[in-house]
Amino acid sequence: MPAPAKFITYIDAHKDAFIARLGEAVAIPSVSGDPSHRPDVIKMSGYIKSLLEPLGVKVELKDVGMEKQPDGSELPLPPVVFGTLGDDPNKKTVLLYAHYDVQPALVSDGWNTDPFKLTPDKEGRLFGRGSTDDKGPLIAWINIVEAHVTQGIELPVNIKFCLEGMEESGSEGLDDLIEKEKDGFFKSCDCVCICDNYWMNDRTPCLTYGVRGMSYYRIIVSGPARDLHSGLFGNTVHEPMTDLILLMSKLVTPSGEIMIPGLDKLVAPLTDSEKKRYETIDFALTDIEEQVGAKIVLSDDKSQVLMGRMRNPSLSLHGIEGAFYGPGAKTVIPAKVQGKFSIRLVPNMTPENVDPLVIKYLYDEFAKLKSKNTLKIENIHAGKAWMADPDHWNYRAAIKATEEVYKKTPDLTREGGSIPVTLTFADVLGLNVLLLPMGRGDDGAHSTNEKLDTFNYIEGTKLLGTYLHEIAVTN
Ligand SMILES: C[C@H](N)C(=O)N[C@@H](Cc1c[nH]cn1)C(=O)O
Ligand SMILES: [Zn+2]
Ligand SMILES: [Zn+2]
Repeated sequence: MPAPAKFITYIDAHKDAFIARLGEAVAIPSVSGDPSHRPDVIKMSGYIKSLLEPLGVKVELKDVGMEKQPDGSELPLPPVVFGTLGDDPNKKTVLLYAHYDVQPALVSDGWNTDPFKLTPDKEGRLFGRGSTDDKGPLIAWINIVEAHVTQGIELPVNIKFCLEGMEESGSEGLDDLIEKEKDGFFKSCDCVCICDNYWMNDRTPCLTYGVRGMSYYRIIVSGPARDLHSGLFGNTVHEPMTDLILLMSKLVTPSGEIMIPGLDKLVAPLTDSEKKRYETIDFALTDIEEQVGAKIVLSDDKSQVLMGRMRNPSLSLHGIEGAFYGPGAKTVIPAKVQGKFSIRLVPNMTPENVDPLVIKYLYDEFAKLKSKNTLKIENIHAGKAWMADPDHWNYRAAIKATEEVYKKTPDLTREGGSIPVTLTFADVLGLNVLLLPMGRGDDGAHSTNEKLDTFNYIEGTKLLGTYLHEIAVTN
C-alpha cells in the first residue's frame, strides 16, 4: 500500500523545517570516542527524547552502566533511547534502530566548514558531522512520526525505537540490554529496519542484507620511563616507535593482502551463484574513484573490487597514539606508542577465531626484532559479520517502497562497514533485519566534509515512511 498522498505532501512542505531540525542535531557534538564529549552524547539522548515525547512516543532512557577507560577510570555510557508508539495487536511491530553518536571531526582535519554547523551548499548538499551517519536517518524517522501524528494519518504499524549512543565505539552495553529485554521491550517486534549505510554510488538505491564485522586492536610498545632526546639516546636504546613501525608494516601489503597466516583459511568459500550477484550490481570503478577523489582503486575488475568490500576481510592501519605529529621538528624518542588497526571480519571469521592468530603472529614478529622493549596487544572492541535472508517479506516491502519513491528497483548489496547490533537483533531476537540506506556512496561518512544531499534526506524520508505502509500489507 503506497503511503497516503497527505504524507508525501507533508514531507515536501516541511523540507526547510526538517533541514533546520537536522541542523539542531548536528550542532550537538556527540562524539562517543572522545571522553571530553561524553556530556554531549548524553545531551543528544535528551534532545531526541524532547522530540519524541510531544508526538506521543513513550520514551525510556535506559542506563547501560559505565565504560572503563584505558587509565582505569570510568565514564557513564550514554543511555539507549527506547521509544514505543502504538500497541495494536492487529498491526505488525517494527523495530527501528539508529545511532545518535558520531565520529570525531576537527576543522584542522581538512573540513571546509565547521563540522558541527550544518551547512548547505548551492547544490543542496548538507555538510556536517553525522548528517548521513546517522543523524539524518534518525531525524527522518522522527519527521515521519510527526507527519502521521500531526496530519491524523493512522500509522500502519506499531513502532519500537532503539537508538544508541555508542555505535561508533563498539556499541558497549547494547548487547546486554537486548538480551535482558528480549522478552520485555522487544517481545512484540516482528522485524527490524536499520537506516545506517549508503548506496554504492550516487544514482541507484539499494537494500543491504549483510555487514562485515570488526576486530579493533591496539598494539602498545613501551620502553624508556620517559620521552628521550634523540641526540643523547639515539643508537643507544631500543626505540619503541621503530619496533612499532616494523610490526605495523607486517600486517598488510600495499595491495591489501592481509599478511597474518591462517586468516584467509577462515573466509567462507565463494560460490558461482554468489559471484554472479556482484556482476549485476550497478557499480563502476569510477564510482569509487569519485568517492575517494583519486584513481587509486586496487583492481580493474569490478567484481573483485565489490568482493573486496563486501565479502572479503580487510585490514586497515588507523593511527599511532603517543607519536610526535605536530608542526616543527621535535627531536624526541617517544617512550610509549600505541598502533591502532582493525580487521573487517566476514563470514566465517569471528573475533574468537581471529584474535589468537593476530596475537601469536605479532608476538612472533616482535621476537624476531630482538628488542628489549615491551609489547602488549589488546582487542579494543569486536563484532561479528551478519547476513540476512533477502527473500523475506521485510525486504519485499522495502523493494516495493523503493520502486514507489525512486521509480527504480534497488540493488541488493552487502555493506563493507560494521553495525555490531545487526547480528544481535537477528540472533537474540530471532528477527529478520533489513538495512535500508538513505545516503549516497560519496557522502564521506567518517571522513572530512561528510554530507547528506537534501534530495536523499527528503526522498529517503518518503522511502522510510512508505516502507512502513508496505510492511503493513506484505506477507
Ligand atoms: C556502517 C556504519 N554507519 C558505521 O559507520 N559503522 C562503524 C562502526 C564502528 C565500529 N568501530 C568503530 N566504528 C564502522 O563501520 O566503522
Ligand atoms: Zn553509522
Ligand atoms: Zn559510522
